[in-house]
Order: sequence, then C-alpha cells, then structure tokens
Amino acid sequence: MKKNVFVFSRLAPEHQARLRQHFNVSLLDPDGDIAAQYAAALPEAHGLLGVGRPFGRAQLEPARRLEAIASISVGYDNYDLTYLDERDILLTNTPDVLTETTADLGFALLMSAARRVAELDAWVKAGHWQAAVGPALFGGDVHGKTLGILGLGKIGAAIARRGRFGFGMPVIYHGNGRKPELEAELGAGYRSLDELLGEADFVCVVVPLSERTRHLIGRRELALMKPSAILINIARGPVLDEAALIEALRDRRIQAAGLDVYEKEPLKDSPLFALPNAVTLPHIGSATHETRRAMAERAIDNLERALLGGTPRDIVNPQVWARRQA
Ligand SMILES: O=CC(=O)O
Repeated sequence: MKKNVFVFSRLAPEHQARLRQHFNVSLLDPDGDIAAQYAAALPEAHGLLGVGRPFGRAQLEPARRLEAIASISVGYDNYDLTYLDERDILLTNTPDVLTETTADLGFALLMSAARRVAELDAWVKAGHWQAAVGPALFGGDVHGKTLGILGLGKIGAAIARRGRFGFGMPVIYHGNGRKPELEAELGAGYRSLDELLGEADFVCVVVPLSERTRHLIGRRELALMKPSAILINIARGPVLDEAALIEALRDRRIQAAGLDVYEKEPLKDSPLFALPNAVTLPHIGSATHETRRAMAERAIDNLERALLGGTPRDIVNPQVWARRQA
C-alpha cells in the first residue's frame, strides 16, 4: 500500500507527479481553511514535505503515523528536534544545492548597501535626479575592504571566496572553531567575536539560529562595529536584536545594513521601512528558479529514501535513522 505524504508548501506540477508515483499525495491549498487541512492530513501522513512552518509538539502530536519530514530548506530552526527524537521522526534538509545562490544574494546585499543601489534606484525613479550627484549620495568602496564572516560554513566560505578572489578583500572570520583548510585557501584570519566586529568593514552573519546564536548581535556588539561598517544578515532574523539594529542604523552608529531575514516574517510596518540605510529583501537567499527546483528535487529524493528504503542524503537527526536501522 502506498504511504501518505502531505505537502504543505507550493510544489511544481512535475514534482507533484514524481511524488505521486510512489505516494498518496495531498497538497495544502493556501486559499482554503489551513487549520482544517492540517487537522485532516496530519493523522494520516507518513511523510511531510515543505518549508517554513513551525513544527513542534503542539503541531505534530496528532501525526501519529509520521515517519519523516523533508524540509525544503537548509535551516531547520523551526523544528523541535527533541520532540522529533522522542517520536522517532526523521528530519532531512537541503544543504549544498543552495550554497552558491545564497552566497550570491549575500554579496548582492553587501554591494547594494555599500553603493546605495536600492536607495538610489528609488531616488532616480522618484524624479530627484536633476544634476550630477555629490558626496551626500556617495557610497563606500567594496574592493579591498575587510570582509568579516560570522560562521564560516559552506555559505560563509562561498561569500568569502567572492570577496577574496573577486574583490581583493582580506577575510577574517569567527565561528565554532578554526578551519585550517579555509584559512589556507582564503588567507583568512580567525578572530574572537569582539575582534571581528571591531576590525571588519563588512560583517556577514551566516550562522544557524540556535539558543546559542539568538541575539548574538545586540546593542553591545553593534557598539563595537566601526561607524563606517555594514552589517549583512542572510541567516535568520533572531540572530540579530532587530530593535538594537534599528537604533544603530537610525543614529548612524553603523553605516548600513543589508537584510534578507527578520525577527518576524513577513516584515510588516517596520521602522526599517523609513531607514534609507537599510536594504530590506523578503527572505530570498535561495529564491532562484534553478535553486528552488534543485531544493525541491533534493527534498523529494530524501523523502523517497526515508519512506521507501535507502539512506537519505541529508539527515538532520542521524540518531533517529540509526535506531531505525538497528
Ligand atoms: O532560509 C532558507 C533556508 O534555510 O533554506
């Protein structure tokens, strides 16, 4: 008998068709009664596929047949791993396929914030361009400036390569531990958090959200940054204390910020909207046609292996898988 899969995010028709080859598939209709659809689907589901919904004890308690969840994302901070462990529910994610695309977006934010691309685009379209621009609208250089990476994982390293080899930027980094191979490849120097904040011209936040990294950058840390420095966040909103960041941007205690993620998404009625030195994007780090397709395929592949046999490529909680094999 086919197992049941509930898809709680948008999925392209060809991916739906692929899933239907092996599973009974039900799809969340975003225009319908969301709570009623979850209530109907969860008790039957052996597998879940999608992105961006908080899944903890309260949400998953009714899902008594659930064996695996395939998240179409690299981040999985919206899952309660302790509860998944308790329930023996396997969780997979989609690393690797989004690394370069997300690094591209990080660099786009960096360039945009430094050269005021978004701000001046709006200025031109508002009809303000009457004469050659003067120093009031100048930006700052990117090439040759010091690039500070908080979290030199795969995406952090991909941003660092762009900076080092494309823009001649010295790279410094802070994270859980030293990365000798990347230090050699990038000529990167390890710094304490405080040293990095004081030295970098660009601080790129690329750490996963966890209890250790929640509000990693707050008022104290922002005060350590240079007044000319630019902060980029493509990780998760709560890694920054957003209220403290807004104050720092408003008072020009740092130069600018490039943000793709926020404490509460979608971002609505935020003081950030009034700040020309904040570039605000709608959580689009991996949002290209090619990469979203690759992520969906990787997630489906993981789910097929988890429910049909074979080892999924991207297991977040390997102890669950190990118990299942024992
Ligand atoms: O934020 C996006 C992801 O985690 O893939």
